[in-house]
Amino acid sequence: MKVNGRGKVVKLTEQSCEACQAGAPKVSADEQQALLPELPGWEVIELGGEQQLQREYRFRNFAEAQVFTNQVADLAESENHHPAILLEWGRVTVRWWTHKIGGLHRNDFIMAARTDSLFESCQAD
Ligand SMILES: C[C@H](O)[C@H](O)[C@H]1CNC2=NC(N)=NC(=O)C2=N1
Repeated sequence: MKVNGRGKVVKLTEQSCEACQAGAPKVSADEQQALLPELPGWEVIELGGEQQLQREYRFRNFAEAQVFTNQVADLAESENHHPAILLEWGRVTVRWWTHKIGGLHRNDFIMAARTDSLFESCQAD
């Protein structure tokens, strides 16, 4: 939970990535438990010994899944923080983790929340 100078809670969707260096701290298990309630539908998985955040999004067809995929890709480029994205007919699976630290950084939780915002807005269209 991040609180600004005036004591206001800053939601993950309102934050942007910090430039993270190798050796930056990983998000601890306790911090993960504190952040995950803001990320319904996401789970922490482990792949190749590295923790990652993963969520699956459903769509009516391939074309709508493709549009969302490109929006996530644009977001990643804008923040210079990139996910793994699997695009299938009617489904997109997104995984966020930080290569530099081989695990989960706060940036990954921010980007997962930003990804959810993209999904909500593309569903509203
Ligand atoms: C050189 C470039 O800035 C780095 O490789 C960035 C690019 N995007 C990245 N994305 C992710 N998920 N983790 C990284 O460590 C990372 N590093």
